[in-house]
Amino acid sequence: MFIEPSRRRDPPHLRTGWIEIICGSMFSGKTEELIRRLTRARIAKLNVQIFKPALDTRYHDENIVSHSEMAIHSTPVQTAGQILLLAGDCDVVGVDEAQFFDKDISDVCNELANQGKRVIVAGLDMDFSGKPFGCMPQLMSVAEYVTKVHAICVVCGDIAQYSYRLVPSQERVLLGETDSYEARCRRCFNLGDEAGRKEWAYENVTNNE
Ligand SMILES: Nc1ncnc2c1ncn2[C@@H]1O[C@H](COP(=O)(O)OP(=O)(O)O)[C@@H](O)[C@H]1O
Ligand SMILES: Cc1cn([C@H]2C[C@H](O)[C@@H](COP(=O)(O)O)O2)c(=O)[nH]c1=O
Ligand SMILES: [Zn+2]
Repeated sequence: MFIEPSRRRDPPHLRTGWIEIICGSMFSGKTEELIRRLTRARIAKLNVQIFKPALDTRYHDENIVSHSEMAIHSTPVQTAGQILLLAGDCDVVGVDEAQFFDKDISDVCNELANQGKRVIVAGLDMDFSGKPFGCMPQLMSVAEYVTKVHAICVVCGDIAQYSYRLVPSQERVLLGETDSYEARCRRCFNLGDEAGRKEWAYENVTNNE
C-alpha cells in the first residue's frame, strides 16, 4: 500500500512537490485508491483540489465515483490548462481519468509539482486494444511514484491488466461500464471472444493430455 512521503517538516526552501500516478485496467481500483489518498490528505488538513475531464459524465456530472460507489466531489474541466488556472494555492491536486486529457496534461502536472504541490493522477494505462492510452506513458515517465493496480479477470479469476471491450466499436473513446467492458488477464484478453467458453477450454486441455 502506498504511504505518503513525509516531507512536511522539511524547511520551506527544501520542500518540493511531486507526481504520483495510479494506473491499471478498468475495475482495478484506481478511483478507490485516488479517493483514499485524497481523503487522507484532507484528514491531514491539506487544501485539496480535484479535477476530472468534463467528458466523463458516466455516474455524475461533478463527482468522481468508483465502481464500488465511493465518491468525492470534483471540478470537471475541458482542458488540462484549466487545472493550472483553477488549482490556485492548494497543497494537493487530484486528477481522475487522466487518459482523456490533452497532451498538455504532463506539462501541467510538472508545473504544479514544481510549484510545490503533491499531484495525484489516476488513469487507464492501456486502451481496449492493449495500446498505451494517450498521455499516460508521458505522465508515468515524469512521475516520482507509479502504482499499478490490478483487477480480477472475470473469465478465469486471475490477475487482470486489460480492459476487454464487449461491443464492436473501434472508437478509442467509448464511455462504459460492465455493459461494454470486462477486466481480463493476458490469456483471456488474447483469446478474445473464445475466452469464457469453459467447456471448449476444458475439452482442449483433456484432449491434449
Ligand atoms: N473484475 C473486477 N475486479 C476487481 N474489482 C471489480 C471488478 N469488477 C467490479 N469491481 C469493483 O470495482 C471496484 C474498483 O472500482 P474503481 O476504483 O472505480 O476502479 P477503476 O477506477 O480502476 O475502474 C472494486 O473494489 C470492486 O468493488
Ligand atoms: C478501455 C477503454 C475505456 N474507455 C472508457 C470506459 C470508461 O468510461 C473509462 C474508464 O473508466 P475506469 O474508471 O477506468 O473504469 O474509459 C474508453 O473510452 N476507451 C477504452 O479503450
Ligand atoms: Zn483470465
